[in-house]
Amino acid sequence: MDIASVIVDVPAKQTDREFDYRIPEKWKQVIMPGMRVIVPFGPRMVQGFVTGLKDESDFSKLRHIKEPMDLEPILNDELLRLGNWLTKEAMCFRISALQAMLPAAMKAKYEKVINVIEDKKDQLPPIIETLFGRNASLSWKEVIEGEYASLFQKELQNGNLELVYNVKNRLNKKTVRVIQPLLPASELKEMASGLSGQAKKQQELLLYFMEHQEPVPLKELLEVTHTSSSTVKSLVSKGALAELDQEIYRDPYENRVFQPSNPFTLTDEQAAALKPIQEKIHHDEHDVFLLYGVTGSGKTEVYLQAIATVIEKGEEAIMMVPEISLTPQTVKRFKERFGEQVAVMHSGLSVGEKYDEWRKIHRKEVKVVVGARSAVFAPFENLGLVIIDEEHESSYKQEETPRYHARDVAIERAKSHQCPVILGSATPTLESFARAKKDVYKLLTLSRRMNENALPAVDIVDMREELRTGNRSMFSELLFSKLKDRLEKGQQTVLMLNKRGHSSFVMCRSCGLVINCPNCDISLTYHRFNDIMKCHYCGFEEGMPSVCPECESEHIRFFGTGTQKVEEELAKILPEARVIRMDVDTTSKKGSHERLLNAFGEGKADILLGTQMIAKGLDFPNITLVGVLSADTMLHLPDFRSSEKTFQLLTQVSGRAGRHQLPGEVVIQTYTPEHYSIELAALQDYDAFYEREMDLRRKSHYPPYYYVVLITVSHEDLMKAVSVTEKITNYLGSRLNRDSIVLGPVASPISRINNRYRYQCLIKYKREPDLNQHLRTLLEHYQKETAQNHLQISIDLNPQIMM
Ligand SMILES: Nc1ncnc2c1ncn2[C@@H]1O[C@H](COP(=O)(O)OP(=O)(O)OP(=O)(O)O)[C@@H](O)[C@H]1O
Ligand SMILES: [Zn+2]
Ligand SMILES: [Zn+2]
Repeated sequence: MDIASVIVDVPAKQTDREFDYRIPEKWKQVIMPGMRVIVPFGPRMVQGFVTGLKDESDFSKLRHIKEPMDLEPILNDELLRLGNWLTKEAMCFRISALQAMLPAAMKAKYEKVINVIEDKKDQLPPIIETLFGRNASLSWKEVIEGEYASLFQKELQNGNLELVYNVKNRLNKKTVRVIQPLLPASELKEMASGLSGQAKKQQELLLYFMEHQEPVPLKELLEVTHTSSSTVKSLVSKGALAELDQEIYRDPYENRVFQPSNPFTLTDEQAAALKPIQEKIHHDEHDVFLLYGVTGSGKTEVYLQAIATVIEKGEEAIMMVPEISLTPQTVKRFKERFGEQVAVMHSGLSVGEKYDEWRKIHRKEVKVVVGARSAVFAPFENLGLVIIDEEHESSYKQEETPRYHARDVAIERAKSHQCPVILGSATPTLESFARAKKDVYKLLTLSRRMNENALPAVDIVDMREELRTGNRSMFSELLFSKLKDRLEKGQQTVLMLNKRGHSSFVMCRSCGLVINCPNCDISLTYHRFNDIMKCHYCGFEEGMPSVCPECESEHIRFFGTGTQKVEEELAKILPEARVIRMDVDTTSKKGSHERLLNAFGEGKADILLGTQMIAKGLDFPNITLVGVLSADTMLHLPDFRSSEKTFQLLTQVSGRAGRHQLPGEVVIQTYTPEHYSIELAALQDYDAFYEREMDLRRKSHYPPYYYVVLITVSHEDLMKAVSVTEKITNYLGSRLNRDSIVLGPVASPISRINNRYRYQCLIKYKREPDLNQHLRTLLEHYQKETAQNHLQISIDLNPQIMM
């Protein structure tokens, strides 16, 4: 077949389709669907994906593929089909869907360069000629930023220079130089005896290879034989040895030793949960299981044994864990059980490391991938199981295009492979639990903790009451006394500061002014570390003023609590306590997350203080106290899921205490102790919370009773943002069913970001078969304006964040 259909890397409405290209003769046997190619597009070269081959095209004049970028397909048929599905589901361009399935390293890098046209060289002005020197091309960036930009432009117009885009892979494979013998041992021996007595070093090398026929890294060879690279070179020139570059993997876990672990004998509950999963695996049947198990009930062991079943069958498994709990401790549990058969994918790896892990999967060198959201696209061909742990985590939804939810992708893939999906959680989303109740998902329950202990006892402390009795500290009497008690007993405490939706803002005590970002309608966050105020949305930053810019009072302070402030306070009230602080500041360096956790696990600290990132995945026997400093900061976010998220977080963090022999206790400090999500989290009563919250969702027409779509419109001109949102609202209002609800236009909770005004329209519906079509029509209608970026319209189907 001579013609390839190609999706080009030009994300725009007009180019969102297949283009036909002729395959040059020499690549007819090489180019296959699922490969990346370089193709001419307009005046330049771009990357493209081959989606199919054919003999005929509707177009007579076809351009030729320039060259392939892969020698084998990187997307198999199933993934190509998944790309089509994703395009529809996430309402994105096909190229974006295809790129989302691959590691960042495989996205094309375009290098814009200016070339001299060979026979026009003498027509160039001398200054330009000097700039080129002996080079045939200059980088566009250097040219445009240099002082002769306009001169270059003129020569481009004159046709003496040309502008070219080079397509490159984002990175190269990592290689190591190795030396390999080219002759059998007997011939090497012959050669050695023929050498003169002066060539002693060469003889030693030959001797080495008479005993070792396999390739050896040059560095190692020189060390073992005490020879030099010039000796190697001379044998290479004699044809005895060959020098080559062997591909190696960057293994982020290479210096780690994992003690192999054996499966536990399952408890009755665990065995009962595993059995139906194994049946589906054995019968190659698709189904979705919801594994609802309290914290510390042994869900992970069920995953491990289900994966073992899949591997025995010769198939592969995807194990998804939220980014935040993809801790070394979690990875270790899988590496200990499955050793070299595990690849790991998470954002802490460098681009190169991620690519290497991906290649291990692609080359079928591993059977299991443990990873965050994007692991759902692992290019396995015999997928036997997909597991999503902590399925309630909102990080499974990608918040940028393509806006997909890993759960939906997992189910779609599992359908193609006829295999089961396990969703696991101690606090499932209402959506999933409702489906399990209706038997759409199969419910599996683990109701008891492994150690048969009760869940930890929880005390709620009303912080308003503390203030009334004169305690101005951020620690209540109760929490303080328990902290002291643990310190005396040599036991450990986890202290969580719930930072989401809460920051340290700067306020004037005299006039009440709160300092806002000049570009966004949101207060600036104070950073104690370098004494500056920063905007988390646009990056604006400014030094802390010494007087109020409004009334010139000196009483301008920052309010709110950061982990650093808590740390300082701890140092005052419990100077003997050893504290490890974990937040974005202390964990930004590679490996620091792991180092801090290891230190805590080894008992090098009494208190682990941190943000949300310490709420999950920790399994340390000596933790007997968990303190939550401010439970309600998330409750006041303008989001219909704020109660659910608060309940989930409090339950998760409470579950860190008393997981082994020692019983655990929890203290939750709050300003709204009467709120049901806090009361019920304290009782660890998921079922009661579910009933209560479902009732509210039904009354207010929210998921899981209704589906939700959030449309956000932004523009630099406020009136334009309002009027477009209004038109969209009207358009949809007149076309959707009468029982669907279209709300808007209203200002977004953050009504301005980076000087763009933001308005939104919210749709709630039960059944709207044509909704996607209506939304596409809308996008097409505004396509001209959005292409120029003056207007932005973002459509979020099933949004997880309402801002
Ligand atoms: N069958 C078993 N026999 C003995 N110990 C077990 C068994 N299953 C699990 N465990 C141990 O019990 C502890 C809790 O199990 P695990 O961490 O798997 O629970 P989990 O439900 O995944 O926890 P969470 O959701 O709270 O993180 C772990 O230390 C684990 O090694
Ligand atoms: Zn003031
Ligand atoms: Zn800003």
